[in-house]
Amino acid sequence: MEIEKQFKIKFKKQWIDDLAVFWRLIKEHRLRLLLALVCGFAISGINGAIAWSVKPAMDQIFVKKSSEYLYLITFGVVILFTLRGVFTFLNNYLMNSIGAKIVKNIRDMIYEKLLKLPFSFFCRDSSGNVISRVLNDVDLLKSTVSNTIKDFIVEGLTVVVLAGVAFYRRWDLAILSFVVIPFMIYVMTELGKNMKNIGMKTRLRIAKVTTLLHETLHGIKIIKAFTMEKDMIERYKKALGEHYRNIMREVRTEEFTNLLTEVIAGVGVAMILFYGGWLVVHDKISSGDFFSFATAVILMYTPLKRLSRVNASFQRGRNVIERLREIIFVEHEPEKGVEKELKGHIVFKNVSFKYPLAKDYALKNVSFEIKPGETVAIVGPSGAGKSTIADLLAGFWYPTEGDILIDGVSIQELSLYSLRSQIALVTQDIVLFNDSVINNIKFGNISSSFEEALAAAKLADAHDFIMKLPQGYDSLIGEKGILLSGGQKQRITIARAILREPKILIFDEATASLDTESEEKIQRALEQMRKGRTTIVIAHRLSTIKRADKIIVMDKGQIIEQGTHEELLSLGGLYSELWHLQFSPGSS
Ligand SMILES: Nc1ncnc2c1ncn2[C@@H]1O[C@H](COP(=O)(O)OP(=O)(O)OP(=O)(O)O)[C@@H](O)[C@H]1O
Repeated sequence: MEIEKQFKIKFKKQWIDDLAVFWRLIKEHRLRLLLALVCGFAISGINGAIAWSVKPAMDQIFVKKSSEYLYLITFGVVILFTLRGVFTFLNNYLMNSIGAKIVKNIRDMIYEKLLKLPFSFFCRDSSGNVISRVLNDVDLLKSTVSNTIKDFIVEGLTVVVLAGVAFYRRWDLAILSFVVIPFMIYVMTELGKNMKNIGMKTRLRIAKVTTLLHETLHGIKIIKAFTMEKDMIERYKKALGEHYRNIMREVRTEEFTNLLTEVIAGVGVAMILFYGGWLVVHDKISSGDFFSFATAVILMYTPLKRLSRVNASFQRGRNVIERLREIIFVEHEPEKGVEKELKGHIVFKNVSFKYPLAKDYALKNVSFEIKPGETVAIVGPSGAGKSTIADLLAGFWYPTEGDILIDGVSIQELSLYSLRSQIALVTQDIVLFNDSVINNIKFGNISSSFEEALAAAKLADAHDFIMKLPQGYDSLIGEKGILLSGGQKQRITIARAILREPKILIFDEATASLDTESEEKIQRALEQMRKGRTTIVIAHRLSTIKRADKIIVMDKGQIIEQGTHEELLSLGGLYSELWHLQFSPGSS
């Protein structure tokens, strides 16, 4: 079942919805649940039998001094306790396996869901927060499912059976002992509401801790370089302290519930002792009746206590559901659309674009055309909107106004999968995966052969340094390619793009981290690659784009000039100004 269906909202009352979610999650494992239920029945029955057998034990052994009963009951006790142990083991095992399976399924589905979410989601939510939902929050569901349901069913049933024994022994005593139950329920539900609010805060706090940890690992170099260790430790301690305080608030609320239920239970026991003792003293019941009754009530103590925790645990689970719904109900990127083999004809028609949370437009009325096979460079000062154009082309965002046509089809009608599988994007922000060099290159085209990947690496001028690595193409590179230099990492990402054989190639500041020699080699590779495909090069270093068919000059979200290198130089505008700034004597 799709995750949206499992978490759907149908009822007016939220708690019924949440309960329905638990049911849908468990439903898939009904056979195991049924077996666990059978074990639960057995455990409750055995508990009832233990309480029930106290009367014959008392009356026959201690009053009538029957040695026959002495052997029978001793043997019976061993059998009953062993059976109870076996069924408890099975019950716990089955319920925990259901919980673990549900957690695994949800993690699977959430991961799949995350990959389908639009790019805008990842700009909104911090990665630490997302990780916390998938790892910390989902884990809580395991105990909600395995303990809550187990407690509710097994302990609930045990209470019913023991109550039956208690009623059978002496109905008026039983009624007296149940007088306290409404008070217990009141305490549990009132404090349960508090638990939900406090639990939600705990979720948010642990997400904050996870975010900080994630940022620390991600930015360890900068933290050290800026000697920010102390400050980061303070921040981490603060976040952890807030989380700890909240956990303790949760513990206090839960334990306070226990304290109150214990006091109420104490009052109940005192009433029973008094009235039961009075009945025995006045020969209304035998000691066996009373002790059998008392055993039933005492055996009820643990199940009742566990039942009192069910609500707190359910509320915790509800928080998790609420937080997961914030991911689950985010709309996917569109999956359908025109599937088309592209030639690479790109037209921007009066495109304006504003980022969701931004005040100003990042692009204003941008229009240009790139014919199939042409190489176009986009230049301009920082923040001009160059990368935004690349991101729009890759379908990460859609224009706020205007349209982008690719081979005559609006980008909004094209299948994103079809579009992206014919685009290769090389960005300045290098992304390498924690895998071998060869697999990182093959990420560009998973079905390619080793020889093809090798040819791509040669073209990207990466082959020589890869061969010098300890295991060549099989060398593992860390999460961020720790063994490699910035330029080497970039050459791997370029090989990856080459291997993709895209129709549209986008180089967003891709050669900025390379030295002049490597850059020249890449330029030559690029010359090769450009053939037969539309290429867009975003660059600060103007030397790299001189040979482009067209250069688009941008400033503050608008195109201010476009033409060939020579045309723009003779125009004497921003491009010529930037060119002279970079190549005047004395500039590097
Ligand atoms: N995710 C985002 N949310 C909000 N605003 C954004 C986002 N990304 C970029 N912007 C804004 O959009 C504008 C254009 O950004 P863009 O990254 O396209 O510029 P650029 O020309 O590529 O700059 P640079 O050369 O520095 O990379 C900037 O003002 C930037 O602050």
